[in-house]
Amino acid sequence: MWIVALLVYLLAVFHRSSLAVAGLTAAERFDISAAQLATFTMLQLLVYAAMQIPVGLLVDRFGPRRVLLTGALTLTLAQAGFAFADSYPLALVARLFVGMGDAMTFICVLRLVNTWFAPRRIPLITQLTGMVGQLGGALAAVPMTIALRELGWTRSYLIAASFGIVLSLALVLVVRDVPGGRSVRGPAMSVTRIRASLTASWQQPGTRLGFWTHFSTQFSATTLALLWGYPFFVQGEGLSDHTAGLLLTLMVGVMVVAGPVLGLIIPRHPWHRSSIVLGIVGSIVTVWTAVLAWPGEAPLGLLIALVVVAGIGGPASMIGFDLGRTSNPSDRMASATGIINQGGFIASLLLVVAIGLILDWRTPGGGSDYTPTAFRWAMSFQYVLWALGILQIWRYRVRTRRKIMAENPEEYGRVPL
Ligand SMILES: N[C@@H](Cc1c[nH]cn1)C(=O)NCC(=O)O
Repeated sequence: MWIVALLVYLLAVFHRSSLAVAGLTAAERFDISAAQLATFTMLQLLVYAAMQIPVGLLVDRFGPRRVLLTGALTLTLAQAGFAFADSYPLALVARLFVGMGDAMTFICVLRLVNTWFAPRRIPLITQLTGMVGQLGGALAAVPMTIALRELGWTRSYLIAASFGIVLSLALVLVVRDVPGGRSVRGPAMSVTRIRASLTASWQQPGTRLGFWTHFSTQFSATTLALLWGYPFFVQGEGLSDHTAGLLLTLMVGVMVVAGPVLGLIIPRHPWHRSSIVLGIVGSIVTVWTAVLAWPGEAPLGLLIALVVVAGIGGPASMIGFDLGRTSNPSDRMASATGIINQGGFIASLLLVVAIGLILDWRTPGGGSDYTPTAFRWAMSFQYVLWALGILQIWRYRVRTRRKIMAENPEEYGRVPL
């Protein structure tokens, strides 16, 4: 069941990333500018983030199996629509639905993991889930480039969409919500209930600690991977296309390796989760500072260090879900996960937009001939997000500990809270 659900998530990440290598082809096909191209990414991130809480509530109400199936079918239809889209507005609508279907997968997979695995295995399995999902991004790069070149736009995207049909069938046949039943339903959702569930989740300092953990750790890697990494390395740091591509691939590789390592460390040191997060964010800030402060182009070794620490931030964001898991009862788990999963995507969306705006502002004469100085300004926007994130992690870690001390003093320092 985990493998089938995991493959649906991998497919969602594949569809999410499948435009990254098709940028130039898309610009030609729809006759659009770079800003219009970036709108695809912004729209996807926006829809993804906006859907997290509704999807969390739907999972609590209708169970992960039904919601995951809806997500897989939405992705399939949206990607098929994208294959046939011949105008920019139609393509935007298709990407909007890709974002919607994508938003329905991860929360469902986490819910299934939380139901079917023993608690002590959950952190590792959660990390493995994130890790395998990221491979979808890597798979979208090379095979999609080859497919676009050899088969053309429509056939490439249709073939990508067709995997969804097979996986939807497997999902119907294999996945069960709970040991005793194929599908479960939670209590009906009145507006009052929804508000109560969300308020209860949000009032848990552990949920907010999870949200700010997710917010602070993953935006650097997500922004580099989905849009700005390639232009930053090529135009901002003077690397060749090939080296820029290798650096971004290395970042995915680091995510894949770091995920299970963190998954093994976290259950052994549950009391130090937020310290580990602060350490990782601190390393990301330090290496970015060295890159941005370097006079002229940064040496390749430093840029490698940058993608390594930024890559570790991806799996580190999963610690946010673990904090949510240990702070909420199971019937509120999906809505808490939905709240937490918004964090990194809101931060990434803000950064994607801010970088675009600052680049335009700092580029003399407009156009997309961005200078290294413009990139330095633009990438420095991350300090705003890091400062906010670190402050909030600190605040909510203090509150979480205070709450445990007040409610369960004998457990202080022993339980994974
Ligand atoms: N931070 C990611 C997952 C991840 C794991 N390793 C690297 N990144 C996340 O929040 N995922 C949610 C999703 O829908 O992908």
